[in-house]
Parts: sequence; C-alpha cells; structure tokens
Amino acid sequence: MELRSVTKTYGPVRALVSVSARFEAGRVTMVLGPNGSGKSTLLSIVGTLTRPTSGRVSHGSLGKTRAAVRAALGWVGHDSLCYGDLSGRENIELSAKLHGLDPAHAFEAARQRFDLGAFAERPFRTYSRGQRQRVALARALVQKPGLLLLDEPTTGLDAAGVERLREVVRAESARGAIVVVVTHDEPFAKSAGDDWLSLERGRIVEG
Ligand SMILES: Nc1ncnc2c1ncn2[C@@H]1O[C@H](COP(=O)(O)OP(=O)(O)OP(=O)(O)O)[C@@H](O)[C@H]1O
Repeated sequence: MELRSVTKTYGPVRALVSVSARFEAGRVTMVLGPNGSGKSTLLSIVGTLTRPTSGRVSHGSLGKTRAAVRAALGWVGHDSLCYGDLSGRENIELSAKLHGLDPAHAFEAARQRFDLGAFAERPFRTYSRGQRQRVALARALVQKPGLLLLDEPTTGLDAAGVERLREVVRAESARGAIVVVVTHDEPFAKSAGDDWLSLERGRIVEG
C-alpha cells in the first residue's frame, strides 16, 4: 500500500502536506507526532474514510475499490464502533454476520483470544476502558483483516493490557496484515513496531 504526494486540506488548515509512504504486508508501521500533526488524518485516508485533496493512494492487493478495501479493513479508532446497548458478544457476532462468518464460532475464537469473561454478556456501555478496548479489537479482527488500523490503542490500558495488545499487533502482522498504528506511546511504538513514521505539521520528518 502506498501514498504518493498526498495532501489534505480543511479550508486553510493543511493537515497533510505532500506525504509519501509505503506500508508493507507483514509489517507494523508506527505513526508518531505531536497533537494536530496529521496522524489521524493519515489513518483515515489510508482507511478510505477520508479522500485526499491531492495525491494518490494505492491499496495494492487489498483492492482497487473503496468497497474492497473496506471489506479488508479492521479499524479501532477513538470511537469503538461498538453498540452500547448490545453486549460484547452481540457486537462481535454482529460483526461476524456482516462479514458472512459464523457468529458463534467468531465469538468463541474472540473469547479465548481476548480472555472475555462474564462481562461479555453485559451491555457494552457498562464496560471499563480496558474491557471496551478488548472487545473493540476483537470486533475489528473478526474477519482477519488485511489492513489493521489502530488509533491510540494503548490509551487507558494497564501494563498487562499493553502487553496483550503488543502480542496481538505482532500476531496480526505475522499473519500477513498491513498494520498501521497511531500512538503517542513511545515504548509501545519501539517494542511493537517494524517501521516508524513521524509527522510534524502534516509533513514526514523522518522514517
Ligand atoms: N474535519 C476537520 N475539519 C477541519 N480541520 C480538521 C479536521 N480534521 C482534522 N483537522 C485539522 O487537521 C490537523 C491535523 O489533525 P489530526 O486529527 O490529523 O491530527 P493528529 O496528529 O491526529 O492529532 P492528535 O494527536 O491530537 O489526535 C489539525 O490542525 C486539525 O485541527
């Protein structure tokens, strides 16, 4: 997957300025940079949720159409994309159904992988932050995405939660996914990343 000279403006604000980068299958790219440097904008362009103002985005073998890329996309952003009135189990099962997969099988796999306890039967809105994060991640991974995008995934996680996340990120890339993670957590970025890309005022400064 590749961005070529991608610029994104919002009125007078230049969120990204001529950004070029490659993201390889089987590698984890960490996107770093201060607040407002364009990290979330980059992620949403890569995820086809935002169109660039100029420049080119190629998703390579993930697909040529937005629909194809979105079918291959696993996304955990600031918004969990989970329904608050549904339980964790129901959220995961719903995601499985939307991808044409067996819901019970998908939930059982997620339950084991993310150690989902009795809380998985309660409404999602009652969850602690760490529980939300586990279910949101489980939901995003249901269809074994070819492209996994995570925005600040360590926020609110304890040390054990961060370690589990690191293992999941490494396992997903080892499976062959392209993984792109926006983070302010430098120890996590160092330990879980293969490639690092730093943004400052919408421009790549290294990496
Ligand atoms: N929908 C929008 N409308 C107007 N300006 C926007 C919009 N989205 C982002 N911006 C602006 O673009 C710039 C980059 O924002 P972005 O959210 O990509 O930064 P970020 O690096 O993810 O920041 P943070 O670390 O605070 O999450 C900021 O100046 C922001 O205010």
